Amino acid sequence: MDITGASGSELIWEKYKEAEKRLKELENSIEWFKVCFDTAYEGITIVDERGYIRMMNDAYCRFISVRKEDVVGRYVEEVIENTRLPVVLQTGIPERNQAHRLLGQDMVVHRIPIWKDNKVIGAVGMLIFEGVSELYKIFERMQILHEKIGDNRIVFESPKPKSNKVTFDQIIGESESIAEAKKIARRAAQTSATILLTGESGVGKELFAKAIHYLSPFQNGPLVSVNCASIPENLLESELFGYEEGAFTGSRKDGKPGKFELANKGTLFLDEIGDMPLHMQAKILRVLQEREVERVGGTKSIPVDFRLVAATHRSLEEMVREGTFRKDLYYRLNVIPIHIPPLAQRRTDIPLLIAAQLQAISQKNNMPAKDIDKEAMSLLMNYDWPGNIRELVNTVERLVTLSEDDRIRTSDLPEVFFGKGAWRGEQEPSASWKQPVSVKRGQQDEKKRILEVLQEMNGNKSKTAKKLGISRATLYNKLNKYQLG
Ligand SMILES: Nc1ncnc2c1ncn2[C@@H]1O[C@H](COP(=O)(O)OP(=O)(O)OP(=O)(O)O)[C@@H](O)[C@H]1O
Repeated sequence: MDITGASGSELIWEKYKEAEKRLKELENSIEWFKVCFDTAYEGITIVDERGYIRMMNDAYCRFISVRKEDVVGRYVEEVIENTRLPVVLQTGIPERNQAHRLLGQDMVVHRIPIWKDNKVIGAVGMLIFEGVSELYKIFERMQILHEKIGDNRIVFESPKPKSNKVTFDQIIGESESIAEAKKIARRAAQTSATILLTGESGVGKELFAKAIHYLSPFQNGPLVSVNCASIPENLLESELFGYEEGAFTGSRKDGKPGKFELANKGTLFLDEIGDMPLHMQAKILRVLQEREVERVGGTKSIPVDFRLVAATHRSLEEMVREGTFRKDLYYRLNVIPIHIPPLAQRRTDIPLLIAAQLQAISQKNNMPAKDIDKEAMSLLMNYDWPGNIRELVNTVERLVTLSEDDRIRTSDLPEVFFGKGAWRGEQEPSASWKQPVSVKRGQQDEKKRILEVLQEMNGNKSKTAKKLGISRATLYNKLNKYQLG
């Protein structure tokens, strides 16, 4: 008997009933999953890490005229013509909205790698439209709809030259934390509330500020950016407030409006607000409270109306505690705080960002996009990215420029990428890029790194391969290549 008075067999019976109930629930949700999978209009196929089909839904089977039981367990290339799922398994890079020719029809497809514990364990292929013609039909229907309501914005014509407008779609990332930040920013953008963006350098604070402006009621006004850290302290006041004629020696004859005035009816982006000297903080607070400015050397007040977005990589709370940031200004700024997490805390976004960057570089240079092999991608996924997305953007650009063939490989990477977060805080980001990295140098780095890890692991090849983020087979190939056998 236990303290509730139940005997041992009663307890076992209860446990059994509980387990049975859970099993039923599980069966029920699997049933639901199967129904959804097979009811979807889109064709879906799932392959394991070797490229063998594990699942294919009814829509896909119907489209390529096969029976499920005949294709599950077969290598995907034997079943789907022109498939690039094996490539996606190799690179770990998602390929979204790609054209794919299947049974003589142009299709739009997504190919999505499944990452788990920094390894690609499979991939999902989705057929989005039954032929690209479906896409045109949607456009036609939208055009008719917009003509009816007197809105002729959607028309078939060649794409217009790109504007500098930034939209939230351009903020790449699907991790939970970035999706949450985007959700809050989208909502806040549509109000006039002050927004405080925080996050390490290079996480995308400025990109967020731009996307907020172009979605806000202030989008038709100017977007004026001020980097408070880069303006010398003695010029900060005249930059922000402007000055009147003859305010100081060397000033312009007819005076100059400041950034507050220039941002009228638009958005003022005060970047690195944590670097603002204390005496200027007081003056800024006054403008925010009174909504008017007085130019340096002037006497009249000029009304200003703008939305403020501020950003900082510092902790303003800590600065308030230390007495280096005014508490009242902090409360004025912190109306809608949005934190953008560092890239190392949202590693699932790394392949997406790399894919987008490879695409952007190829478009810019009008050449086919390079890809990355799985081992190199795994090293990039493991790296800490202290310079965040700015560092990633620069890294991909350098890799594309310096790698000699169409695929970026581990031998193209400098040594900072070998070993997780090896240098964080100890060395300048990407210091080893300073020398041009030839393939030869990359190979020397790789050989050195393999030897180091082999020694560390007392010659154990499995452990060495694991630590290097490569397969045992690849390690053996490399040992042969560098004659380390
Ligand atoms: N989610 C993202 N998707 C695509 N590009 C991004 C993303 N986030 C940042 N970038 C790019 O990374 C670079 C750095 O971003 P940004 O200047 O906005 O960072 P920041 O946080 O303002 O940095 P700092 O604090 O150093 O000024 C820019 O080229 C930007 O376009």
